[in-house]
Amino acid sequence: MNTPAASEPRAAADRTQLCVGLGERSYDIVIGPGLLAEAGARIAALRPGARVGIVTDHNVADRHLGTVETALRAAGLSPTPVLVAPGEKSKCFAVFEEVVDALLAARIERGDLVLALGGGVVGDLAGFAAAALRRGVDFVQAPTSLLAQVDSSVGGKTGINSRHGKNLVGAFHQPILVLADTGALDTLPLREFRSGYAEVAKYGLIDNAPFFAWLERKWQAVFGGGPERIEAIATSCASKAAVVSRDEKETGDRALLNLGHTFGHALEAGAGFSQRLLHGEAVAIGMAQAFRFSAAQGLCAEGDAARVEAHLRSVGLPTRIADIPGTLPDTDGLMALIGQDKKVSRGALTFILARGIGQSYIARDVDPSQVRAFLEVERQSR
Ligand SMILES: NC(=O)c1ccc[n+]([C@@H]2O[C@H](COP(=O)([O-])OP(=O)(O)OC[C@H]3O[C@@H](n4cnc5c(N)ncnc54)[C@H](O)[C@@H]3O)[C@@H](O)[C@H]2O)c1
Ligand SMILES: O=C(O)C(=O)C[C@@H](O)[C@H](O)[C@H](O)COP(=O)(O)O
Ligand SMILES: [Zn+2]
Repeated sequence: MNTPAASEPRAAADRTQLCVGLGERSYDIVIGPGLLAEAGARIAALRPGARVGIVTDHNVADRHLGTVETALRAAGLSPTPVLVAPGEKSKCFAVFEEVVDALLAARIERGDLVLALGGGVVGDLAGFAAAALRRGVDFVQAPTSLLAQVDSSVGGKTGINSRHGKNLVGAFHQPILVLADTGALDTLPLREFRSGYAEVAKYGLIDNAPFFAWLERKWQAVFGGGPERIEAIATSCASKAAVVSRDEKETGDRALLNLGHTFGHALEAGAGFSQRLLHGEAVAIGMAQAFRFSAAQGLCAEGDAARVEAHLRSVGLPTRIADIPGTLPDTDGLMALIGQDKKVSRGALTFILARGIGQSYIARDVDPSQVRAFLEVERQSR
């Protein structure tokens, strides 16, 4: 993950702009305050006169839909809102059907647009609807959660969950534009901000030890909303844009972005995709586990695993299975969920492990009996 993004971040006034380089499917990520009010002009510049199906959830609609609708109308676009219930449970077949149906009823045609206005749930769901609608219409991401601004709005992974596990049905479908209005984060609840922060820390842990050290020093300012927040978002997006430009469909090192997700997705599914465990919280536990597992295998120093856990705990994130309220499947149940991970190949497990902070790597053919034994210990530890 060390090659630069297709373009390095450029800052103009209070905007940072990057490009995800994917040939004719390249697109810009624009980061800064006030971008929702500019959505109309920026989208009309790409698709003048389009109808726009705005997929959003009730929480985001209450706070930000009016701004976006006004902006789109002022730019000569025709918006139709499509509202879903907030939360992970909306990433399901039933809600997917409702969204597609509403977009068809709104006569969103090829040449029109879907706009995902919300967090990662809305982005994944709306993006998948756009990928399927009339065999593919364009879509724009307007991420309003920290997690969506640093991760899910970039890279084109879209989809829904199945009873067999997380994100098991979906498509790669890139947006044509990402508008990350950092002002929208002012209305985001603290627990959701923390959850998104786990994915920010992930970029440091993957291959950018100086960024992780910077976060250890500056996390309070990132939470506080100063310029450090925008810097953390831009650094995260630059990391993601670089790897997606190189490996759009995860045939190689894009899998590094899955650090913490093999354990984390199993825990999320085990908790029933409920408010008991948010995605970023599951990733925080999963990253701490990936480092503890790596240390237990003698791959990385115990001190690195302890440092990862200490930082995640200092911002208030969970790091242990015991931090999850309520009951979870037993170890065999968790192993069955891990067995459905999309990185599994001919039954062999792949994990993202670490030789140290910023030294993550893709470990193929990990011995399931060692994972099982590790989980048995983890389930008892506090
Ligand atoms: N496609 C990808 O590459 C990718 C990457 C990471 C995560 N994801 C997915 O993203 C999802 C998690 O995303 P999330 O953490 O954004 O969850 P989310 O979409 O559920 O949003 C979090 C909560 O915050 C609310 N919210 C969002 N923006 C708000 C705002 N500005 N003000 C007030 N409330 C606001 C939402 O209504 C929701 O209740 C998971 O499904 C995860 O699998 C996808
Ligand atoms: O973009 C990617 O690639 C990622 O892995 C980013 C992850 O943070 C994200 O949660 C993603 O949705 C997980 O992908 P999956 O392929 O494991 O479902
Ligand atoms: Zn994730």
